[in-house]
Amino acid sequence: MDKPLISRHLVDSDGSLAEAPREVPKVGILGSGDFARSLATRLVGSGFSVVVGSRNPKRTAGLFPSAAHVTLQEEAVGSPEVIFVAMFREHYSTLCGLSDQLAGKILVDVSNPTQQEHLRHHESNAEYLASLFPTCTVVKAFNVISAWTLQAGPRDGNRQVPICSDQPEAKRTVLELAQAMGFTPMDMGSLASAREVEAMPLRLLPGWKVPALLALGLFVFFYTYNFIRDVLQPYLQEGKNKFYQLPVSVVNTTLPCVAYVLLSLVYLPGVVAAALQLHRGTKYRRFPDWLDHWLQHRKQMGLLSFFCAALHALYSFCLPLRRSHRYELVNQAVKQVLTNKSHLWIEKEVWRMEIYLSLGVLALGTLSLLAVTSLPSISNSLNWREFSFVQVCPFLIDL
Ligand SMILES: NC(=O)C1=CN([C@@H]2O[C@H](COP(=O)(O)OP(=O)(O)OC[C@H]3O[C@@H](n4cnc5c(N)ncnc54)[C@H](OP(=O)(O)O)[C@@H]3O)[C@@H](O)[C@H]2O)C=CC1
Ligand SMILES: [Cu+2]
Repeated sequence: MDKPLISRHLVDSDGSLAEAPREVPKVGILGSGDFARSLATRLVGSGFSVVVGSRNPKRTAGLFPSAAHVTLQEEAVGSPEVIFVAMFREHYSTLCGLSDQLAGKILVDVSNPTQQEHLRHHESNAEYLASLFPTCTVVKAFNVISAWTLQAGPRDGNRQVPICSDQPEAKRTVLELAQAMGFTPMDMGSLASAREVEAMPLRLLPGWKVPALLALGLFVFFYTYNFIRDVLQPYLQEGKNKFYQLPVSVVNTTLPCVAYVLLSLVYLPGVVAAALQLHRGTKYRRFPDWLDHWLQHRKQMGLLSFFCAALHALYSFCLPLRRSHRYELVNQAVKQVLTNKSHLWIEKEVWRMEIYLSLGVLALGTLSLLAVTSLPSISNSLNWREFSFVQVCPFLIDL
C-alpha cells in the first residue's frame, strides 16, 4: 500500500477531476518501530501525508512506504499539527529537547504499558507525556490496536478505538483521523480516563461471557442427548447397566460435538456477512448489531472449540486406563483362547491408534512452538495476531 487509496481529488458534476480545495493533511510520527511502520502504511493508504521522525532516518527509511517522508526527529515535528508518539514511555524524556518545536501541537500517545508497568506507575503514560510537554495537547488513542491490525486494516470484530483528552478540539481532530482510517472512535472523556484506556489491552478475557455460556449450554444439551442414547436407552430396553460411562465415556462423546458446533459458529458469521454484502451490493455499510457481536466473539468461540477438542484428545488417550476397558480386553483374550481365533488384532483399529498418536504429538509440538512465539506479542496488544491455527487444531486433533 505505497500510494494513497483515497486521493484528495474531487469529482466535478461533469465527471472530470478537480483539485480539492484543502491540501493533504500532514501527520507526524516519532519512532520507527513496528507500530510506527504499520501506522504510516495505514495513514498513507487513507490519504494522509506522513512524515516520520527517527534518530537514524538513513537506517529506517527503507522500512516505510515510499510515500512517507522519513527524516530526523527535529525536522519531522515542524509542520504537522498532529504527531503520534510511537515510542515507549521510558524514552519520552529523550524528546524534551524538541519542546519548543512541539509547542501547541497535538501529541497522540499510543503506548501500551505492561502489567508490571501499569501497577508501578500511578499516572498513566499519557498523563506523564502531558506533564513533560505542558505546552502540547496530549490525546490517548490507538493503544488497543495492534501493529498487525493497523497494517492489515480494521476488521468488523476489532475496529473500536477508545480516545480521551482534556481538550475537546484536539480530541475531535483525532476522532476524525481514526474515522478516516476506517476505525470506529469511542469518546472516553478526559485524559484522566487514560489509565483505564491503558488497562484495556491488559484484560486478557474481554467478551468471554457469551461464548462461555454458549459452550456450557451446548455441553449440557449434547451430554443429555448422549446420556439418553448411550446409557438410559440400553438400561430401559435391555436392562444393561451402563451408568459407569457417565464420567468418562459420555463426556468424551460430548466434547467433540461441542467443539464442532462452536467451530461452525466461528465460520458461519463470515459467510452470513459475505452473503449480506453481496445482497446489499456494497461492503461499506455497517452490519446489524447481532452480526457485529457475533463476529466479535469468533476468537473466543474458536479458542473454546479448541479447548474442547484438546480435552477430547486427552480423554481419548486415557480411555484404555479404565478398569472397564481392562475387563473387556481380558474378556476378549479369554474368548480368543477358547475359540482359538485372533480377535484382538483388528488391523483398522491398530492403524487408527497409530495415526491418532502421531497426529496428537505433532499437534502438541506445533502448539507449544506457536505458543512460545506468540506470547510476547499477546502481552503487548489486545488484538492478538489472529489465531487462525486455533481454528484448524480441532480438525487436526479429531482426525
Ligand atoms: N507493536 C504493537 O503492536 C503495538 C505497540 N504499541 C505502542 O507503540 C509504541 C511503540 O511500539 P513498537 O513500535 O512496537 O516498539 P519498537 O521498539 O519497535 O519501536 C520503538 C521506537 O522508538 C524509537 N525511539 C526513540 N527514542 C528511543 C530511545 N531512546 N531508545 C529506543 N528507541 C527509541 C525508535 O525509533 P528510532 O530508532 O527511529 O528513533 C524505535 O523504533 C509503544 O509505546 C507500544 O506500547 C501500541 C499498540 C500495539
Ligand atoms: Cu474424536
